[in-house]
Amino acid sequence: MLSFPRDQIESHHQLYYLVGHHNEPKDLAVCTKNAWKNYGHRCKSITVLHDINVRVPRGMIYGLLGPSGCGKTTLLRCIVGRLDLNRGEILVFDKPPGSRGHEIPGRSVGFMPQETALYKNFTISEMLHHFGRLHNMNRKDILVREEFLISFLDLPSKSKNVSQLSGGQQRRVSLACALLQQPRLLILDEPTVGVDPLLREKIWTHLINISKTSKTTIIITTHYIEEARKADRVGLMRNGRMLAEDEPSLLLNKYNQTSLENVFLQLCCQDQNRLQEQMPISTRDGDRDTDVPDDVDDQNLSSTSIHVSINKTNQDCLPFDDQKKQFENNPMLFAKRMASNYLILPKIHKIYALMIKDVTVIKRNIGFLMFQFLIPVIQVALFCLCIGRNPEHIPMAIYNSEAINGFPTGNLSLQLLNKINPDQIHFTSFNQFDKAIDAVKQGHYWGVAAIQYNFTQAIKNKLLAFQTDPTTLNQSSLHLYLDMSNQQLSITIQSVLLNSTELFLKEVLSSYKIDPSIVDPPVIIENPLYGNVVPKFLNFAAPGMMISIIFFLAIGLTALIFVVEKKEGLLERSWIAGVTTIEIMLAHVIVKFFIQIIQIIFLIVFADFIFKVEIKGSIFLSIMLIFVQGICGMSYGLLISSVCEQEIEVMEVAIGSIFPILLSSGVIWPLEGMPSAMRFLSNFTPLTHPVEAMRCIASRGWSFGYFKVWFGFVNASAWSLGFFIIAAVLFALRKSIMDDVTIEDDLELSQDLSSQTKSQHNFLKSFSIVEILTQPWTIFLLLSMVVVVFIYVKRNQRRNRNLLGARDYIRHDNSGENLSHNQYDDMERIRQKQQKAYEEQALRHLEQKKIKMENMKPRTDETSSRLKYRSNDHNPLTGQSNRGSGDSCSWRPSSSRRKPAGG
Ligand SMILES: Nc1ncnc2c1ncn2[C@@H]1O[C@H](COP(=O)(O)OP(=O)(O)OP(=O)(O)O)[C@@H](O)[C@H]1O
Repeated sequence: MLSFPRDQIESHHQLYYLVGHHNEPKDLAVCTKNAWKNYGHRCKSITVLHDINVRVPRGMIYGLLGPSGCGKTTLLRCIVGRLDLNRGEILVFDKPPGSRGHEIPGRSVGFMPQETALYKNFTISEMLHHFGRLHNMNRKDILVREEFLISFLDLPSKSKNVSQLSGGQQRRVSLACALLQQPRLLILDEPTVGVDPLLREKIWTHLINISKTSKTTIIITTHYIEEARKADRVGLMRNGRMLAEDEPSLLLNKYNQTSLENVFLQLCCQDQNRLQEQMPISTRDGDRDTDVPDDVDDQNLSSTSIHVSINKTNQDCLPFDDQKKQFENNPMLFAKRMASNYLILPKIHKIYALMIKDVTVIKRNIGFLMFQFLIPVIQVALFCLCIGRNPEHIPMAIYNSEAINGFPTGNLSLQLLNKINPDQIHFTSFNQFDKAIDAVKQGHYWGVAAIQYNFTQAIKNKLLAFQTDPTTLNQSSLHLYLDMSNQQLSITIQSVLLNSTELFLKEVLSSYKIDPSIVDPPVIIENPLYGNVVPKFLNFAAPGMMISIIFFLAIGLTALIFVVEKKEGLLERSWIAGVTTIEIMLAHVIVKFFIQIIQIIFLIVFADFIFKVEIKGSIFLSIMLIFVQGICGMSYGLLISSVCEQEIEVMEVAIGSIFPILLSSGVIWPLEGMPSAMRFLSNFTPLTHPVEAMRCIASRGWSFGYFKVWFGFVNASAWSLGFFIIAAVLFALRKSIMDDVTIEDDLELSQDLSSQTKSQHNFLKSFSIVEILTQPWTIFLLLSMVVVVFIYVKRNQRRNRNLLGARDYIRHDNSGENLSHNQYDDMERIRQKQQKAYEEQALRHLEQKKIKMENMKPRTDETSSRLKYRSNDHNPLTGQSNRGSGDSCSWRPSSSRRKPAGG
């Protein structure tokens, strides 16, 4: 939360304060008033800054001293605008940091963080040029400053890699980056760590020099308390409280000490005694920082802690109260002002600097770039090789009783087995049925195909004599005993054997001159409107897979890059240099654009041309769709990095979200196979609609004009935008959102806060929501969400209307009135009854027709009484040739003889 209006302080407003006994007005560069800062959430928050008042005059060196963990860095981060206070105010050069038009964060501040925060693969020169470009310095100026800083800070050759430098040298490069643009305010967090005494002296001399000559204000933290004697003013901190603040010589005089270290020790002892007096006995030995109630004690204590400067005077020095009142009276005005703060257009020079930085990072790691190109290719190749292909060489056992027993009537069983493609099913023959079954149970085979001893005879009886008694049907069938534990394999086995059996039957029928088409099922699959007669799973899954590969790759890489930069302090350094999240993301997208386009082209070439994945539609449209989805992945990666602090967290969040998205978006299995609720939810994954669009382009050849295609594009773009906005808002406001909670805790627990203060904080809290809602990106996101929902609802209504039309046919009686559920069930029962009656009637009719046909045929013997055979044909029942028998008969029923196809 922003704790006060940032932009309404007049730039020419002069801040004055009274320093100790000088009573002399001075111009302040940095001024904090009753600054409170908490870290953490409601249940576990710690107060790091307790009512801090700091006054840093312009053009002076301010030494911020204190032991490790006392809150120095936190205070510095608040001053440069990286953290917002929970309570209190800060002005830097008369304006709150981060206010519109203020160059803090930005060019006016040179920040050297505690960690080195440098790109390890960069040379010293590249590092300096990067910051120079960020600060919009021209090349000539950068070169001049580079030369000076390298010699001044005693740095090695400028072409040396940062990773090859010692820790101390790296810190000096970091200091050089902070000094580069000659900022008005220099904030140096322990710049002299790892620096030899000679160079330390040199650095101090330079700092004193620039503070005098160019009026640079310098805030410096250091553990070496004595070196701070060179500062114009020091602040001594302990446990988040300012114990004393004044000129070093005045402090020495006041406490009658010879060194600042002794002054600090004395102050610490006094503070400790005071703390113990104030604390309840039970908590005296406890940890001060662990819970909020301590905060209350600290708050009370803070009023009694030593302040060399006059607190009361300080309370009056900041011109916030009038502004607050003005905005409290008109919250909308306040909200508008705040919204305008965020309407900052991305700066070309910063995007350019960040792009050069990204390209340099890539250039330094060509191996990783190659890996980025290869990964999608390897993934799609593996997918095409491993997924969707028909299983081959499936091992099966065969028990052919007819062949074993050498049944004399024929060898139709062998003819059937010959029809089965050995590339698909590989048979191993068994002489005993039980052994074959055992082999399957042992997992050696996927099933047993059993043929009975008189298979040939039974087939002939069935096909030629129409014998349909159970024994004939049983003996004429191939019996399968399958291991159904693998669905895909058992489906393939069944399909192969059914097709082979059909072919076999047709062959047998043809050999007896019977039209083989009588074994065709009464379904004619005409030429498909889309796709192929024999559809391939690969063509169904590959489009979704191509989109998913790019999407997930973009998520992982982006999230990791940003989290690593965040962790190493590089992102913070960029933000303090005035870069916005939008600029960082834009530079990232532009650089990644080229990488991603190459990745997608490789992907398509491999999938389409090498693995023959069907892409009937426009290749360009496919590339564009995959690209938009890649941007969506980048935005999602950015969102992940905005909430994660460590690489491991990125991995957890990324992997944790990859599978749910993949599984619920219909990439692997049709959405139609999901329960209806899940199917509805699948509409809200970032992959579902783009995958559907990709499938429409690939297998239907649809263009952009089709609803599903353009909706896929719109969907991917909307998700990209949504993720991006949420990430940007989280990056910008995450600290504020957390602070909201802790402020409330503080407010509830602080005993001395007036109701007016509470209402003030409530106002500020509501304001932060207004701030979020009034951001143009948020409005755009909300509008696009409304549009997407509207389109979705409209589409569903249309589909429901169609469905309703079909249902009406059943559910409405003649009068067109709606039926109740009971009425509907009654109607269903009647309808089923009618259907049964109709089927019975049809069966009777068929029976009559059959009898009629039989009456028309001449009877020869018992079996052939219903058939006529051609005289020259082999009699399939007797196994004898009819040729020349004089009994002219054809075994094709005369009445059902068909004309040859095409005749
Ligand atoms: N992000 C954070 N979340 C929670 N606690 C934090 C966070 N950052 C710092 N702290 C805590 O705040 C306190 C002050 O930290 P800070 O880094 O400001 O100290 P410091 O005086 O700069 O220490 P040092 O001199 O060692 O850098 C410490 O107790 C630290 O554990």
